[in-house]
Amino acid sequence: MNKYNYGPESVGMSGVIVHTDPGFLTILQDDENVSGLEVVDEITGDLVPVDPIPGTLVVNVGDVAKAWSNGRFRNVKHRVQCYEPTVRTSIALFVLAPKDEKVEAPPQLVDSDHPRRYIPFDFEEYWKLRTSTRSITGEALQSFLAKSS
Ligand SMILES: O=C(O)CCC(=O)C(=O)O
Ligand SMILES: [Fe+2]
Repeated sequence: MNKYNYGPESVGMSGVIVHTDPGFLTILQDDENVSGLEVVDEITGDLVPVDPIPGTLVVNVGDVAKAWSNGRFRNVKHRVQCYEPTVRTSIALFVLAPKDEKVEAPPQLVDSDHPRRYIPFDFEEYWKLRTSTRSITGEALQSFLAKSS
């Protein structure tokens, strides 16, 4: 559960700075009355507001899904921006990664046109690297790039 207590001084600032979510995916119940979520358009780099649609959930693809899908799924960069001085709440359910198995693209997603992009890795190892290097927009995945890529 995220609660943003925005005062007048917060308007125009970020409640959460640009990041990717580390896990497989995030299921987000956003505040239905207060906008603020913005995603980065991968092509233009523009920040695009994702205004809430009552009765719907937002699903974010995270870093683990990018690795697991051999690069087919894209880890979306996003942030939360303060548009107005009010309280904003959201509920995020993080689906992370297997605890006892490595993150690894299944053979069906690897072929000569799509060579394996990442070596298998433990989520915990990824998490430690991501936090210790403050690589919050997926850069830490580079450490697990397969030699041929
Ligand atoms: O509050 C939101 O809309 C998103 C929060 C978020 O990006 C996160 O918890 O990872
Ligand atoms: Fe997020």
